[in-house]
Amino acid sequence: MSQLPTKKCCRAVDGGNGNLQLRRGAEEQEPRADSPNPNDFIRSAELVLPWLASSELAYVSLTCKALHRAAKSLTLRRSLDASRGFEKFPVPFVNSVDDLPYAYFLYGPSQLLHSLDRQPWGSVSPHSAVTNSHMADAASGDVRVGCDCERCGGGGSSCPCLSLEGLDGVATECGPSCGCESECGNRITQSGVSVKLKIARVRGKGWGLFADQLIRERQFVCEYAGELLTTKEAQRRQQEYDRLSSTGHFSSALLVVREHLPSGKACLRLNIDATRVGNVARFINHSCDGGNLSTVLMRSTGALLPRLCFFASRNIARDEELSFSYGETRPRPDSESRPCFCFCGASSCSGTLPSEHT
Ligand SMILES: C[S@@+](CC[C@H](N)C(=O)[O-])C[C@H]1O[C@@H](n2cnc3c(N)ncnc32)[C@H](O)[C@@H]1O
Repeated sequence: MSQLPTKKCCRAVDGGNGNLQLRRGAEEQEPRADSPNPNDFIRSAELVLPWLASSELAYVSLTCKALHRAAKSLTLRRSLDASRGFEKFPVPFVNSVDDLPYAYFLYGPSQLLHSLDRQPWGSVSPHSAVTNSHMADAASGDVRVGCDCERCGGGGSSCPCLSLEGLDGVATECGPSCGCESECGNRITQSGVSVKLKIARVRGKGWGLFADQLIRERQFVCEYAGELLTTKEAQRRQQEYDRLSSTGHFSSALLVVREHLPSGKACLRLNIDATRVGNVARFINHSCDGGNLSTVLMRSTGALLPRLCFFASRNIARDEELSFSYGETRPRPDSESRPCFCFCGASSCSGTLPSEHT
């Protein structure tokens, strides 16, 4: 391996008193006008370090005391809010099990289409990039897809978009093709996490999501946000995640949601991967007894795809772990693959985590 020529130059080092000093190479006696300024160095570090993943940060922090200190305070700031300020309340990491300060992932408050680099092609006129509701208006006379209520939410509302029949099902809210604004009371799942939460380390389960306040039955908690994948890509990733999980140091968050017709046939399949990009819901663990969260596929009027939303299925006390059922536990087709043990603690626990064979 070839080596880069080494230069004798100024290095920023810690003088032992918490301040940065410049230490000079043996041949360099006089300060030069182009010597690095320690304050510039710190400012650059403050700009660059937040872009680093935790493994890169750990590596950089080994290079000098000043970067070690900067990385340490960055780590503390990260552990104080997993949501990076995207949510109404900060979501701290709490760990009394081992010494991991936080889990690294990218934050997306709502679901993301994997690829966004598209443009309309074949429109009738250059200005016809209109919403579906306008298209429907034009096609069928006076028909409007969204509502035009004055006040949609609240008791006694007759907004046609409102339907939350029962938990564990499909529900609807106002959406992009409605006349109302984002403050409308019939958009409760559209402004991010609505309650105080924290992420805590749980023996045997990794991180878990916990209530940091009393959450009332039927209260909206959060959406399951992540990258929306094609089924082919979901299958490819699942294979990769299974391989990585066998090392015991990797936890994936790829969820497959199927909507069924009354006939029992699946009519919609959503593959949401929160492993790399997601929100706090990626930390919700499985419980064999169904846990304390219900899942609802929420359709917003005029939006193309529904979103998976979590509501409290009963009152949830502060400090209680949030959980739901990942699905049925089925024997893995590949008898070679290592089963994942379940530590949900429910009396009905099957001992094994449900596996998704996409
Ligand atoms: C969506 S993630 C949940 C957050 C995860 N615990 C973490 O640390 O990031 C799903 C993974 O969490 C772990 N997990 C979830 N529920 C569990 C349970 N009841 N017992 C053991 N591990 C569980 C498994 O590794 C699973 O693949």
